[in-house]
This record gives sequence, C-alpha cells and structure tokens, in this order.
Amino acid sequence: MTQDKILILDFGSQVTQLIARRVREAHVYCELHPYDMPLEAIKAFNPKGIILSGGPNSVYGSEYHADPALFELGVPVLGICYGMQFMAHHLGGAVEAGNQREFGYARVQTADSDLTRGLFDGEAGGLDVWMSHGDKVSKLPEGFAITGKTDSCPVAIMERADKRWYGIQFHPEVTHTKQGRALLNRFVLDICAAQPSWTMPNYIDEAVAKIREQVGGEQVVLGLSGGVDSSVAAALIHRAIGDQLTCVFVDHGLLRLNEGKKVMEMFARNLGVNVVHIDAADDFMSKLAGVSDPEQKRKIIGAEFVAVFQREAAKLHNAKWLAQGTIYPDVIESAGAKTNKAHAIKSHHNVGGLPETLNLKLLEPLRDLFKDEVRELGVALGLPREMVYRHPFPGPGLGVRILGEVKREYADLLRRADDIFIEELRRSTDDNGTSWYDLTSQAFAVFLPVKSVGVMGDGRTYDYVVALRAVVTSDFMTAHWAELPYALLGRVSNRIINEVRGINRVVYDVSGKPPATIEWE
Ligand SMILES: Nc1ncnc2c1ncn2[C@@H]1O[C@H](COP(=O)(O)OP(=O)(O)OP(=O)(O)O)[C@@H](O)[C@H]1O
Ligand SMILES: O=c1[nH]c(=O)c2[nH+]cn([C@@H]3O[C@H](COP(=O)(O)O)[C@@H](O)[C@H]3O)c2[nH]1
Ligand SMILES: NC(=O)CC[C@H](N)C(=O)O
Ligand SMILES: [Mg+2]
Repeated sequence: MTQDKILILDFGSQVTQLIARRVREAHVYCELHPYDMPLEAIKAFNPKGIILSGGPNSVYGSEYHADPALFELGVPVLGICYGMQFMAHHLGGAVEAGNQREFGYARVQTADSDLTRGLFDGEAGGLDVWMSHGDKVSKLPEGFAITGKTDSCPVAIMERADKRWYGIQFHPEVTHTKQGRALLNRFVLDICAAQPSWTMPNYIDEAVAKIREQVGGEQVVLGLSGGVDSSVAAALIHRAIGDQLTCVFVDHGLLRLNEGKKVMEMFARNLGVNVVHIDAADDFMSKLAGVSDPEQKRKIIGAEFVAVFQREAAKLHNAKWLAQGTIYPDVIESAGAKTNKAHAIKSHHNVGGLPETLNLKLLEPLRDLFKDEVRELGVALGLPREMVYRHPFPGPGLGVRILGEVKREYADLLRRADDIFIEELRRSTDDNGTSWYDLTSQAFAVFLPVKSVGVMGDGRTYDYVVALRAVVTSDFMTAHWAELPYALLGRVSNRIINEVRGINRVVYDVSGKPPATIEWE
C-alpha cells in the first residue's frame, strides 16, 4: 500500500474504534491491532506514527503490555489514557491508583505545548475534555514535561518533544472532547506528517489491483441483497474482474416493494453485472407456514437462505470464490465477540453463516472500511446516492416485520404501507431542507395481525393495523424513536388507510432501544 499509515494498538477501550474513525476522517489510513502485536509485525506495517488506546486495566501489576521497543522505532507515539499510563510506566515514570476517580467532563489547563500548538485560536489556555480514569501518572518519565493538568489530575498531558512522545489522560476520540478532533489531526498530520491521501476515489485503483491479483482467472459468486454493503462490494468487484463475477439475488418474498425490479435494473441493466435472480418465495412461504415464534422464523429463513444460495452457487461453472460485504466494524466486533459473553437477543442471519462445505475461498474487499467510507466508495464507483445512503434492511426482511405467522397476504399489505411511509419521508424536509429519510437512521412499517373497527364512507370496517417505526441512532446498538412532525405522520396515516385496502388503523412506535429493539421481532 502506498498510503501513509497510522498504527493503533488496542488495549481494550470501549471507544478504540472511534480513534480509527477520527484518523480516517483526516484522510489518513490506519489500522487497529491488538496491544501485543509483535515488534516484527509493527515494523512490517511501517507506521508513520503509533497511537496507544485506553483500556480497562491498570498498568501496574497487569500483563497488558505492548512491546516497549516500539518507542525506539523513531516514529511519534501518542498514548491515550491507559496508553499514556503504559508510556509513563515503561519510560521510567510511575503510575498509581488515584485517590479521586474522574469520569466525564473536565477542564484542562494547558501550557504552550508541541502537541496542542495552534489548537486554541483566541481560546488559549484550556481544553474541554472527557475523562474516564482512576489511575494517574505519579512520576514523570525522564525528559518529559507536564503541559496540561486538571484540578484532580496533575498530569493530564505530558510530552517529550525531542522524541515526539505524547501522553494524554483524556479521550480526544469522543465528541465530548471539544478540541479532540483538532488534537488528533495535529498529531497525525503535523507531528507524524502523514499525507492525507486516503480518499475513496484514490482507493479504487488500489482495491481493483488487489482483487485482480487475488482472484486471477477464477470465478466469483456474491450474494447481492440490494443493501449498501453487498451492492458496493458488487460494484467494486465488477470494476475489477467484470464477467468473472456472478451475483445471486434471492427474492424470498419478504423484500420491499419492487425491490427485485430495482436491483435487476440497477445491476443487470445499468451496470452490466451478471445477476441471477432467484424467485424463491414459494419455498420460503411454505417453510414458514404455521410458524409464529420469532426465533424459529429467523432460523427457518436463515437455513432456507443458505440452501437456496448453495444450490445456485453449485450451478455456476468453476466458481472458486465467495465474495461478501464484510466491513471493518464487523471484523473488529467479531474479534471482540470471541471473548464477549453477551446475551443473545436475536439470531441475526447473514450469508456470513454459510457452511464450510461450500468450499469457496472468501473475498472481502470492504473489510478495511467503515460504513461511511463504503458509502463514499459506492458513490465514487458510480452507484446512485439514493441507493448508497439507504437505510439498512435486515436479511430476514419483512419476515421479522410481520408479527407472528408470515402470510403472503400480510406481506403484500405491509409492502405497500411501507412504501408509502418511505416515499413520504423522502419527500418531506426539515427547516434546513434535509429530508426526513436522511434525518432518520432507519424507518419502516410493521404489520400487526390484529383487527380493529373503523368507519369509512359511512361503512363499518374491520381491518388490520400497521405500526410505523423510525429511529435515530449512530450504531444501532441503542436508538431513540424519531420525533417526526405530526403533519408528516398524519399524511402517512391518511395515505396508508386510503390507499391500502385491508388496513384501517396506523400507530406510531414511541419506544427507545433499549428497552425495545429496532425490529419488532
Ligand atoms: N436477498 C438476498 N439475496 C442475496 N444475498 C443476500 C440477501 N439478503 C442478504 N444477503 C447477503 O447477506 C449479507 C449481509 O446482509 P446485511 O443486511 O448485513 O448487509 P447488506 O444487505 O449488504 O447491507 P445493509 O447493511 O445496508 O443492509 C449481504 O451482504 C448479502 O451478501
Ligand atoms: O442483516 C441483518 N440480519 C438480521 O437478522 C437482522 N436483525 C436485525 N437487523 C438489523 O440490525 C439492527 C438492530 O436491530 P435490532 O435492534 O432489532 O436488534 C437494525 O438495523 C436491524 O434492521 C438485522 N440485520
Ligand atoms: N480509560 C482508560 O484507559 C483507563 C485506564 C486505567 N484503567 C485507569 O483507570 O486509569
Ligand atoms: Mg441488508
């Protein structure tokens, strides 16, 4: 890779991923690796600078240590929180438990400093930061100066400018630290002098060359969902190897309105990608008949999906590769998941769960990218903005948005109601002219298989209920219900009740996650 690179060593902080995002936002490529990355691997990575993350442990008496020889590589090092404590510990200073723990907002008094130079324009002398620590640096390592402190933290910033070693006790990666982004930019762009050349248009050539080299003359299959990740992966791989790529698009009868048509039009017709469109609605519907338990439904859909995909992939001549839209957060989270014993709330199904008997090699060209980068890449590859900035759509589709037993009739009603909701969201804007579709992270309709009484045209109706769900979230782990304007909700309700015969009542879901989840099943 010809890019300048920053290495982030992860000591287990909850927010390490944000450090990587901030560096990427400065258009510098970076990677996150475990704290115990071997020195040889660090040298081979050839970083322009190293960032040591925070972490839950205490550096004294713990075994969570990086190889201290990294300080002698001649590249700048920035230690954040635990990272700074590790730096102090290994360079001859000392760290001990503080008598006061500090969580949340703090004001750091700063002296003129190499690290913070130029960050304050007119606001000299202070930083508004976010702290989360119990330990403190109690003795400075040799040659270091204290350049920032708070009332309860005598060493909030320490630095040794001749070696370009910097430690900060607070977290610059979180947005609560007001000048955090500027500080990270100062480290990465000025101190490490990394070139900000990491942009998606630049990345295309490199990614294309890599795919060609990996795949050679062999054939690739990809499960295309019409979602963002698989679509961008398809466009990128197609750019690299053209007809050697075949996409399999499975219509399980639980897709959004006209989804199949849209996907075929976009990929097969406009981009000239080979797409096999499988209409498997009958298979899915018959397997789902009579089943109302959410987990059982998910498992049936997941298993059937694999069966259909496997059958189709086997028909393709000489396919040796399975391409997937795995992205960097998936990679980081699945590494973390190995040690994480969280409760399973829902079994998410992805083609990621394909059995090894498929005997295909994995091609994952997006595995270094964050979602916002994947979107930029999609635009750079010529996919329409509207498709690339779409809300996520779950693999089991409407199957988890029809409560209880799934029936074709319900899916048809729901598809139309959902389409009206999305159309109105795209059409209405807030005062700044941003559409409500873009202001929400995910929005959809849910089918409730209960009937209620209504009156239309002086006649009695006894029809089904649809719930509207719209949430705002940055990570989908927690979410707020979206405060949509009443007038917009009113229009959606009117249109659904008037246009979708069989639905006579619309309600709005005002539950956050937690305690509710985003999908109803
Ligand atoms: N109907 C489908 N046909 C073929 N492959 C599918 C289908 N639904 C899901 N997949 C596969 O499962 C993978 C995971 O789905 P997931 O929803 O996480 O990602 P996505 O659909 O690509 O993007 P997004 O997160 O924007 O929805 C997809 O990348 C795709 O390869
Ligand atoms: O690809 C997927 N396969 C699934 O089985 C699945 N279940 C939920 N989701 C999506 O995940 C996010 C969080 O959803 P929940 O709050 O309902 O768990 C939301 O964005 C959901 O749409 C899925 N995505
Ligand atoms: N967030 C951190 O990195 C905390 C470091 C260390 N565990 C402390 O409490 O000080
Ligand atoms: Mg999807």
